[in-house]
Amino acid sequence: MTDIHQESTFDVVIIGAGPVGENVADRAVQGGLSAAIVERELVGGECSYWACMPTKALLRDAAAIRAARALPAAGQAVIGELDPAAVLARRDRFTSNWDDSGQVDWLDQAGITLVRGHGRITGTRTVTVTHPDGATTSVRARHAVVIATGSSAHLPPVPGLADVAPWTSREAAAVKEVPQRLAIIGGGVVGSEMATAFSALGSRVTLVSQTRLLPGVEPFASEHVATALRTAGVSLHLGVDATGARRDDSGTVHLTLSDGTAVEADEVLVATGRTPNTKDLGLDHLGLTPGDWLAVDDALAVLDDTGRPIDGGWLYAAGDVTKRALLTHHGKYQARALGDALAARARGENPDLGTWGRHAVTADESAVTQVIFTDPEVAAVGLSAEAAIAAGRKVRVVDHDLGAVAGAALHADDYRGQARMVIDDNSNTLIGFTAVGPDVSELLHAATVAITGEVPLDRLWHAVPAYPTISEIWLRLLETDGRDR
Ligand SMILES: Cc1cc2nc3c(=O)[nH]c(=O)nc-3n(C[C@H](O)[C@H](O)[C@H](O)COP(=O)(O)OP(=O)(O)OC[C@H]3O[C@@H](n4cnc5c(N)ncnc54)[C@H](O)[C@@H]3O)c2cc1C
Ligand SMILES: NC(=O)c1ccc[n+]([C@@H]2O[C@H](COP(=O)([O-])OP(=O)(O)OC[C@H]3O[C@@H](n4cnc5c(N)ncnc54)[C@H](O)[C@@H]3O)[C@@H](O)[C@H]2O)c1
Repeated sequence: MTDIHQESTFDVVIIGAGPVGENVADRAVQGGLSAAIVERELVGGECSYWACMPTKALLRDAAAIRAARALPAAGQAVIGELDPAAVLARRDRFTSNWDDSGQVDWLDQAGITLVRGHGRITGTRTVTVTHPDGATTSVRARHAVVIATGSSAHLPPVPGLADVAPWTSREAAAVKEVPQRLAIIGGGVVGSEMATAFSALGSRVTLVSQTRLLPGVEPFASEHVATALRTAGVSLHLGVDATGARRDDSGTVHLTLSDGTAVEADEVLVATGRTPNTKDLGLDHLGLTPGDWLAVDDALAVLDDTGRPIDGGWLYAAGDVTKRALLTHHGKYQARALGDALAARARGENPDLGTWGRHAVTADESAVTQVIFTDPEVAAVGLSAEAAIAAGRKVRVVDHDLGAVAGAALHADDYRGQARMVIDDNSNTLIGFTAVGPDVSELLHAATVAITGEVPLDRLWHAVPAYPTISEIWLRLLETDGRDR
């Protein structure tokens, strides 16, 4: 590992070594550029240590038990209960015990220079790094500085909440002792996945949310997840606010809700969205407001408040900090496009930024993919019916019961699920797909290929799903839509 304490110059300087920063650097280096990456915590970022990986490790054992218990003989072979300590130990392995040396080795092998410390932009193409020992160094970029600083949990202004030492997703993902009673504020993706995980680990979970569960997905998917959580014993308070919080001398937290309900818990997890890591980044020198999300153009150049690239266009951003899609895989998609485009520009070439061009991030607009690892899972790509109609699209919406598909009935007894296609009437192509049900995550990529490939529905009839797989839902959805369109 190179730990720079002297002024140095690279082609590209990236602030933030999360999955996005790492991928920008990797593509830039593969394109023949030199790259330095500045990181103030762990190389690998939120996703590796406090988000995607540990949370999915917390969820996986319970999902496997559920899958076995959905079959009579396999279910009988599952004896005993889930061992929370073993789940936490496996989670620890997935975070490498919060040690980033493996990822630091990877940076080394990839030819990327690591600069440990907090980065701030202090001039044109200049990042000043405050190292852990307090020393500072300037790192300059010949071509570009990329902000890939990610996001942090947002704390809502609920009176008393800050004083009860609430958990954010970080404390929940890194939990060492499963609380007997957990209250969760927020019913989005984090709240719903954590309610699933902690109820399976043995906590008595109460979830409070201003909106329906999972407000970003099709309402039918929310309903399936809400029903399953209630069946698992989670107490859901939807459409209400948390209005106050207080921890008493015994350590119990008392939450009050806008409908007058009182909730008691040992810990409170706040899962009410994210805030960008732009507060202490030197953005005020560039005329930007610290703490705001970064607006970017199609080339991912950071824009000023008049909508023009900052200072002629040397500052770029990718990943969560742009608010385009707060998902690792979309951030990495942006990173691949941006790293390649920076290398192309350095060679004197114009990047290919047309729709679906090599350096464009078109999928961020029309084909965002997400799997929500609740039980049942939710898998979605593109537009929901509501979002398509709100965007003025003329659409057909086709629904089918997943449980009625032979492959699903074989997969698990009493399989419950649903799938929806949203079809653009003018182009007769798929623009949205959502499925909810056990193990639907692997159904998603077929829909993603159909949307990004803009495959007409009459051609999709020739994509024959194998029998008896859950993918036969495609055939059932097409049959429901009818062939003569
Ligand atoms: C609980 C939870 C579960 C999630 N699960 C999934 C999932 O299953 N699948 C999925 O696709 N997405 C998931 N996400 C979203 C995913 O974690 C993010 O989209 C992803 O981490 C964004 O990557 P990033 O590189 O933009 O930012 P981050 O991963 O946040 O990395 C940013 C890095 O920048 C560093 N940094 C910040 N400021 C500075 C500075 N000034 N100087 C130096 N370094 C700095 C930070 O220390 C950090 O390492 C989840 C999120 C949460 C909260
Ligand atoms: N599997 C995955 O892909 C995955 C998993 C976890 C997180 N993520 C990403 O992380 C991001 C953040 O997730 P999140 O769940 O924190 O945010 P979110 O925006 O998905 O949900 C926030 C929820 O909190 C509720 N809320 C907001 N303020 C509230 C208040 N004062 N009181 C009660 N409820 C309130 C909202 O109604 C909403 O239901 C998401 O954009 C998601 O894409 C992805």
